[in-house]
Amino acid sequence: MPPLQRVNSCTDIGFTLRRQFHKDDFRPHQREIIEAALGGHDVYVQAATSFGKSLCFQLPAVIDQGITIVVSPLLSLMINQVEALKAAGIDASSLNSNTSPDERDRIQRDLETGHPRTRLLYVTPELCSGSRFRQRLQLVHRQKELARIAIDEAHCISEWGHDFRKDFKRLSWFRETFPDVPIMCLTATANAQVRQDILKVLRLDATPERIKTFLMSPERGNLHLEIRYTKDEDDNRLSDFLKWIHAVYERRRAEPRQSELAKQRERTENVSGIIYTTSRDECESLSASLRDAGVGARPFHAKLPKDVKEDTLTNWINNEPGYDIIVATTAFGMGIDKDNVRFVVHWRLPKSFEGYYQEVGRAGRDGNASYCFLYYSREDLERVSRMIKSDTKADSNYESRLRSLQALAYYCENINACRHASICKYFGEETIPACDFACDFHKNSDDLEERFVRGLASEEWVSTQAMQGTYDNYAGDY
Ligand SMILES: Nc1ncnc2c1ncn2[C@@H]1O[C@H](COP(=O)(O)OP(=O)(O)OP(=O)(O)O)[C@@H](O)[C@H]1O
Repeated sequence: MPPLQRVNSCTDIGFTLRRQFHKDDFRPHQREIIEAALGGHDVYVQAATSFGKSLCFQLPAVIDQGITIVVSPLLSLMINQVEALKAAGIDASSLNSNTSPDERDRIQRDLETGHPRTRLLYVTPELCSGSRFRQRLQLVHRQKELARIAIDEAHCISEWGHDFRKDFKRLSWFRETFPDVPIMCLTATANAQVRQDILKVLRLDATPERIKTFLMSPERGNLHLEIRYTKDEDDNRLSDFLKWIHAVYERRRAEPRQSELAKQRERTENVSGIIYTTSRDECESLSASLRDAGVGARPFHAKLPKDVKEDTLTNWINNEPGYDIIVATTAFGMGIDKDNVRFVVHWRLPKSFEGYYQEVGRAGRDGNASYCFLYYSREDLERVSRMIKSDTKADSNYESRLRSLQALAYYCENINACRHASICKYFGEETIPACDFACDFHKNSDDLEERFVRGLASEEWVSTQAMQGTYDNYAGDY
């Protein structure tokens, strides 16, 4: 079947970019992706964190006739995007478990007209499985008003990927029911196997002539990537971090930096950052310790009341005093889009390579240099492995989860390669990026080796401790 030709494909998309999205120019490849979408193709986009993937479906949605359905796994991500679109005067809404009954009624009535005014409707994959919602979309489609399906964070479709969600598998319904409606899928974290799986599940591989694939490098050259080695016996994370952050504050207090900051009305301590921990308790206790040491840190985890979470997020985004650093569990991850995050610290080993990449991807979204370091200990590796092994709920992709963790451990323990090159290799990117002293290996490989040798507990020690049951009680913390 030839790609569906859209009536407005000749529109000046640069004009729409400036008028509706208030941006001066496209970033590299955005124009080609948007043109492919407007040409009626299915589109697969794989690009680095902060590339600007959302614009690739938002701009066509403004130009095309009809509604674009955006499937997104994260409520926070939806809410952020819908608010930004509304602020730009674009008719966008979201429909999920948090939508108020009035708003839900309004959206449903809009769909039932068959000619919805809504340009972009953000929904969860769970909602797409509901029969009432499906009937409403069929009605819209009969009126030729279903413009496109965009599937964000498309790696959630694959059992080989991280964050697998079973309702994503049911999205095959879209191609089966609306064979003429183009589909766009976007992700920052897929390897060749995950990519194939996405195309297969969505049935896009059945019409290879329709699809345009854009594979961009995952490289984030403005992030300085570093591993800091530690061990239970001599756990120096807190003192090491405090030394680092206070040194940053000192540099900002020194002239001429202080005068520059004063001119920009910026506080010395406004060095915006995120520290990822893995347990809620540590999230609370660490942020309290940092506050005791004069650092403006706040906890963020799933169990906090909704209004506290919203307040924390708003104050952090607005650079308010006392809210410079968010100490978060992974509940605070994909999709956070604050431009001036200057550092991301992993207090503990994340559970997957993809999770690590997504989380460091919150830093430096304005393109300026930003610092990312991860405290790695072999004891933590043992704890996370145990947690994955004991997590029976996720046994459908247990092996790929373990493989991803092992790849991350290998990355941390590899002292003979560029961190950026290792990330590219993991995601199957063949071109090795030039690294401008932007990782610990390229900055000082001798120092890296020395820290590695001095910092870690021996493998024998950790496995003896494991056999004696030292880590058994820790699994629940993660
Ligand atoms: N052409 C552009 N000019 C300037 N800013 C842009 C442009 N395109 C996108 N942006 C901005 O870049 C930021 C990142 O975009 P977006 O959130 O879509 O990234 P993403 O590729 O989805 O990243 P992630 O996978 O990390 O969520 C946003 O603040 C967006 O407004």
